[in-house]
Amino acid sequence: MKEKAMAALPYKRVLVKLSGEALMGTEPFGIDRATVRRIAEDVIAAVKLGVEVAVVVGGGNIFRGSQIAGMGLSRPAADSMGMLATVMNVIALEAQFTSLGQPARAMSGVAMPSVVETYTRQQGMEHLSKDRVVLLAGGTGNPFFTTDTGAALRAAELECDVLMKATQVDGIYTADPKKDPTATRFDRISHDEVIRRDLKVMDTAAFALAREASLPIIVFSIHQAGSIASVLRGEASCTLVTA
Ligand SMILES: Nc1ncnc2c1ncn2[C@@H]1O[C@H](COP(=O)(O)OP(=O)(O)OP(=O)(O)O)[C@@H](O)[C@H]1O
Ligand SMILES: O=c1ccn([C@@H]2O[C@H](COP(=O)(O)O)[C@@H](O)[C@H]2O)c(=O)[nH]1
Repeated sequence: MKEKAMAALPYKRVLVKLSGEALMGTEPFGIDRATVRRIAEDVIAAVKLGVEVAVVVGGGNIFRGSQIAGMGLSRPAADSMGMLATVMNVIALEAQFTSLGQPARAMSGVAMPSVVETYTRQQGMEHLSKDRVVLLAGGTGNPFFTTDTGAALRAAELECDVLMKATQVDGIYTADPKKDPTATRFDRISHDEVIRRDLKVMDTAAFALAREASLPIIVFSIHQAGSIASVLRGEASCTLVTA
């Protein structure tokens, strides 16, 4: 069944980058239960298409290091709090997948073994090959980075065919579409061009790492239910970044 479904799709293994804010729903902070359920259902719909799915989760719904650094905290200390926020998010997601009957494993790049499994590439690959959704916390495991860069890193390490950046807008535009109503969307663009034009949908380090690893990126909106599967079936509006 899996083999049959996969034959129609261009991707066998994908990594979805989910921002922490995507888990807030309409709340101003934290984790909204209904939203977590909806996103878990979206990921499960993609798994049912026969795709192996890893998810890197951000922490902006709880803490962002750059926003709290300076308030009596060094940047590395503030970033540690940000990385811990991502761990809280994957714990919530793992519980949701489990309650929906979908095998999932939370793993963290910041070792905290009594809470979640410590990330190793080998173990991550093993979980994916057994059709478990792998929920990755801690970004790169180092301060001064973001989970966007963590997503590019893990996608390359785990040999994912594509990095799917789930965001608030349906692709990459000539300028931030929330600020510039005249901005137009690219259907397709190269990593080089995104970096050259300094387009801000993900940080430059993430695009540079993806370029180095020849990793395509799809930028799409997470707002519609079922959006991950729609993108995989080529039915949703999005931007494809390739060499
Ligand atoms: N050229 C552009 N094309 C598309 N979006 C852009 C562009 N420039 C800026 N943006 C903005 O980038 C935002 C990316 O949002 P998103 O919250 O997913 O990323 P983020 O802030 O990096 O999240 P997190 O740090 O929590 O992972 C979009 O909502 C959009 O408003
Ligand atoms: O590799 C990483 C990834 C993240 N952080 C810290 O976590 C927060 C939350 O991540 P977002 O990507 O902003 O959602 C981030 O602001 C950093 O403080 C990190 O230190 N290293």
